[in-house]
Amino acid sequence: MELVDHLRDERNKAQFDVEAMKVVWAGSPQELQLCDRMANLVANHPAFEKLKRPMLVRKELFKNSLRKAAYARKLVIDLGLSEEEAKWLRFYIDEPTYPDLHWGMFIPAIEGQGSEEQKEKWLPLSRNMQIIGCYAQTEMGHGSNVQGLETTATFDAQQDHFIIHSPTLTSTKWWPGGLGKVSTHAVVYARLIVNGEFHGVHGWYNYYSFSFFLYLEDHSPLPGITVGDVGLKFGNGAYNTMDNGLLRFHHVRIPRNQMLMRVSQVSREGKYMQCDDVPRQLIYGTMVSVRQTIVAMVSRTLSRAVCIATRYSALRRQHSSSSLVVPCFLMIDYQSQQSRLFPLLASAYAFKFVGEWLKWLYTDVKQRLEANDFSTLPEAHASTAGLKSLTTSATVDGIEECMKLCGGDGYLVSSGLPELFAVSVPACTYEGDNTVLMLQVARFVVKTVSEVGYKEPLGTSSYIRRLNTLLHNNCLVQTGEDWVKGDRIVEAFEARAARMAVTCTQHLAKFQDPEQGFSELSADLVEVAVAHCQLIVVSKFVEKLAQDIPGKGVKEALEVLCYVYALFLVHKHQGDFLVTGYLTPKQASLANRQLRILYSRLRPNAIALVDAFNHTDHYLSSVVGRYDGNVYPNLYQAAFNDPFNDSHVPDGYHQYIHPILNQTLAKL
Ligand SMILES: CCCCCCCC/C=C\CCCCCCCCCCCC(=O)SCCNC(=O)CCNC(=O)[C@H](O)C(C)(C)COP(=O)(O)OP(=O)(O)OC[C@H]1O[C@@H](n2cnc3c(N)ncnc32)[C@H](O)[C@@H]1OP(=O)(O)O
Ligand SMILES: Cc1cc2nc3c(=O)[nH]c(=O)nc-3n(C[C@H](O)[C@H](O)[C@H](O)COP(=O)(O)OP(=O)(O)OC[C@H]3O[C@@H](n4cnc5c(N)ncnc54)[C@H](O)[C@@H]3O)c2cc1C
Repeated sequence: MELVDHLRDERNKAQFDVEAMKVVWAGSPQELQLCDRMANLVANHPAFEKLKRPMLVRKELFKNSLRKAAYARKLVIDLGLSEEEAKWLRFYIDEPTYPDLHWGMFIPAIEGQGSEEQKEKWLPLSRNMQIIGCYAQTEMGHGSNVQGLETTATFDAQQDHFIIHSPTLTSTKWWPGGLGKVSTHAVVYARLIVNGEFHGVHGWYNYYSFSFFLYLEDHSPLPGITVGDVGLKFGNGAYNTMDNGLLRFHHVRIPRNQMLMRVSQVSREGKYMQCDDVPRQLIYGTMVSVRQTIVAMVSRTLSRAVCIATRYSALRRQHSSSSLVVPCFLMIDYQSQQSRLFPLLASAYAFKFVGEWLKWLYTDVKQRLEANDFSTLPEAHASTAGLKSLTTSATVDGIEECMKLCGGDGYLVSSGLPELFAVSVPACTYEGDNTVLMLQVARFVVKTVSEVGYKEPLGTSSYIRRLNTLLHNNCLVQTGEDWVKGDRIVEAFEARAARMAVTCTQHLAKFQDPEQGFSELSADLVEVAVAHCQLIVVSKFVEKLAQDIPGKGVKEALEVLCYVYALFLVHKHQGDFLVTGYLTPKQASLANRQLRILYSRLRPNAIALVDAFNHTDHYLSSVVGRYDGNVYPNLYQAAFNDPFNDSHVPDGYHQYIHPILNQTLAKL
């Protein structure tokens, strides 16, 4: 049967080479080929069916996710997939499960914090999955406040052991993924006590990581350990495929050599030693790594929601303003729909490019760390924390907006959007609450501003070198066209960020106690951090455009996206630009007018731009976002695929409806 492409006319409007854009989106021809291969491997394997997921109760859902993870492991072995291929395989299976934490946090924690000897011992076991690990840092009473962790690790010199103990209810390890039911091992963060002395009351060597056996062979917990799942989470399927766990220790003994020993050691004699040349922040290194990974991946999550909403918007017709009866307007042709949808489409591309840059920065930092060069760690911390926060918040808000952009049908599970929202929303909390992370960025920015004159700002903060110019030279825009120039846009974002940072730094200086000042001004500081991070995203997009980008019309289409992203932010945050005095109201209104022009230039390319994400229908799992656009018959069919429609008479009908109809309620 011939397949009808209901979006063909839209596809024909494209003004650029979609295949070339696919390469740009993927990062390289090799990446495109790799992703395509893994996406199709998953899409064509019946084991990875996922449409029934939201209908399953927790125990069935969990078993189903274990089955998929086992099939995935089998594929990795049978096909000899590399770690990189296996990562993409997991990504396209699209179901959070214990391997994410095993590969994403447990192994990186050992790699980053273990001694050479420990790595040699534990990494092969982990990579072969002969042990399965998780990352147990958060406690019931302490999530953001890592310094407040209460779990203790007391050294017993006589037996050459650490005794791990949870002294209070609030010290219960709480939330670690993979911990509740599956893991055999954990990297546990605990407060170190040697010779009766708490180390690090003054800060920097408080917490150490331990790897130790959690379970016996038969998978029952070791004596002294209580373990379980934290309970059902938001959204039906969503993150409930993960066994986020709780864990308590009652004086559990582990050998001394299970303390991860790269950053510091405890000797056989009970002598505590820290490595002089390794900063203690390295124990936070796993979080830096995962925050970078989240930024690298988050654009795909947003692109998925945007793809669904764009395709549905380009199919569904509503009435025109002149006739409330005759449906003629495509939803995508409403200016108001465009002003909500197109900035999200532009954001997906912006986040992709900033994710690529962050990966480069992180790789560079990692190489430096291996050579004991820690000079770029503060910038890596601020950039990974800030961009994780900025991009996940915008993505989660964006998914919710896409749901609304699809009207009532967006609210149906079959649209794929509710589950995507539910699975993504904890990204604003895990790996660091987004506000807490922005406050870390603000600390970095304020520190950089305060040090002007005796320390050269580098990397993402190098704009602070030109503080004088940025504080005193106002925007030169005179026409709308002036707004579509890369250097002008970047300068506007630099001036806004610099002016806000300087104002906040001056306000902070008025406080006798800097910490009190930091606390009282924290809402303003978050805005400083947002301005700094938006500058990074905009400038990395502009830098991307300066590269050689092959393919007919590809660069031009990306330019439109870049300016949409930037001018949308200028419009959204015009208060910042006006209050800091950088823009006049006229210039702000020119930016908004130019934005509307850019929307009309983006419009013909909209479907091609989401096609360039190269998402399979399996990955999208959305009736309204299907590639062929054949929405209505499938939407209708999806309703009847719901087991609730198996019968006209639901359970309970005879029992609870008949008595109402028959007026026999009194018998109930
Ligand atoms: C939309 C969603 C889509 C997402 C898609 C993702 C798909 C991914 C797919 C596959 C990949 C798999 C990857 C894994 C899967 C991930 C699943 C999620 C699992 C979640 C796991 C967790 O949540 S683990 C627990 C995380 N916990 C936190 O993040 C806690 C947050 N708190 C902190 O980080 C810290 O406590 C703090 C930084 C907020 C404060 O610490 P502290 O009080 O000790 O520090 P100070 O403020 O005093 O700062 C001291 C000094 O240190 C510097 N610093 C702080 N942190 C770091 C760091 N990490 N690195 C380097 N330096 C650091 C700080 O700047 C200060 O420096 P000064 O120079 O002294 O000022
Ligand atoms: C799905 C999921 C998976 C997780 N997986 C893991 C895991 O594998 N391993 C692990 O160890 N942990 C894990 N966590 C825990 C996660 O890292 C924490 O939830 C996170 O660090 C936030 O801590 P919290 O929940 O205690 O929030 P809190 O720190 O209590 O924050 C609550 C509120 O207080 C605000 N707040 C807190 N501190 C400050 C401050 N200093 N200044 C201003 N505002 C502040 C926050 O902005 C937030 O609004 C997971 C969590 C979730 C939801």
